[in-house]
Amino acid sequence: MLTIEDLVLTVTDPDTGQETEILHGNSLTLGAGEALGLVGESGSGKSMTLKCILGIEPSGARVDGRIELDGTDLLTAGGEQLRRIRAEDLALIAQNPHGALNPVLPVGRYLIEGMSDARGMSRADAERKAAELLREVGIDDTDRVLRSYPHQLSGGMLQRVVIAGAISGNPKLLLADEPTTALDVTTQAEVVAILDEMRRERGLSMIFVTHDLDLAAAVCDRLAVMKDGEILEIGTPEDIRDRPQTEYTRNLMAARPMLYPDGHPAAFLADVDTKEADA
Ligand SMILES: Nc1ncnc2c1ncn2[C@@H]1O[C@H](COP(=O)(O)OP(=O)(O)OP(=O)(O)O)[C@@H](O)[C@H]1O
Repeated sequence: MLTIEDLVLTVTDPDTGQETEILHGNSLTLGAGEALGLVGESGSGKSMTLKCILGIEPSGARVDGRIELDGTDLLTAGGEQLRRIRAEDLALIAQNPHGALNPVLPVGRYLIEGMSDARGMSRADAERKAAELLREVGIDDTDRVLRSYPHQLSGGMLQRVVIAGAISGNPKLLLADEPTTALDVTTQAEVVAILDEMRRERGLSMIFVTHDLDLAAAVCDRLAVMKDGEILEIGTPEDIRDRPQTEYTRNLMAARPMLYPDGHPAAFLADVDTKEADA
């Protein structure tokens, strides 16, 4: 459903006019319903790759190559077509949920207005649907949460609201940019498990950006390892773990903390529950 070919991103320093190439001709494909993890250290170009897909690269930057979503090249598509694709087919879940939510409005407005404005739903239907989506992401006291302002909710709760908002428009492709980095470890596992479940149930494709190789391996079908603006290798989590093709990947594997020893955030959570029950 997504094909990226020879993606090159070049930025120009507005003061000196000097050009710097940030992404160096990367290619990848993503099938319908597939999750691809983009892993690598800080500054390797993971977020910039997502920005190119979303068409929100830094101003003055030049994007060359091809980014094709279900047959449409996003780099050459016209204004209205591109606006529709971004609004309907793509959904971003960013690191900081506060960025997506208006601090002076209750979070219910974000969900309800999103659905009534973008999808022409009646207010009553949008309210019902918002509560349904919140239950799907594991929030039971939906009335309280819908009435709450962002500062009244925890980071994990807010990220669930953002996930509910992201899936409310039935996008084809979820772009998750370090969606749990700002959360504590237990909340991180909960939120990733919910994101994973929602995605699988709905058959959505996802690009999951993270520097955490184990986390990516737990929820992705394939991993692309990035370094200095280049994709070094792409493979299944088993390929990357057992048959790394580059020294860099081998070192990345060796350096990773064993956060999810049983391979999935849900297993980690079950472990936490058992320990809490024992305590
Ligand atoms: N607005 C910008 N203008 C010019 N260069 C930028 C800009 N933003 C980021 N860069 C550079 O682009 C490169 C890739 O950055 P990017 O944010 O994609 O990395 P990343 O892998 O997502 O890292 P992180 O995990 O820290 O977010 C870095 O060298 C960074 O310095």
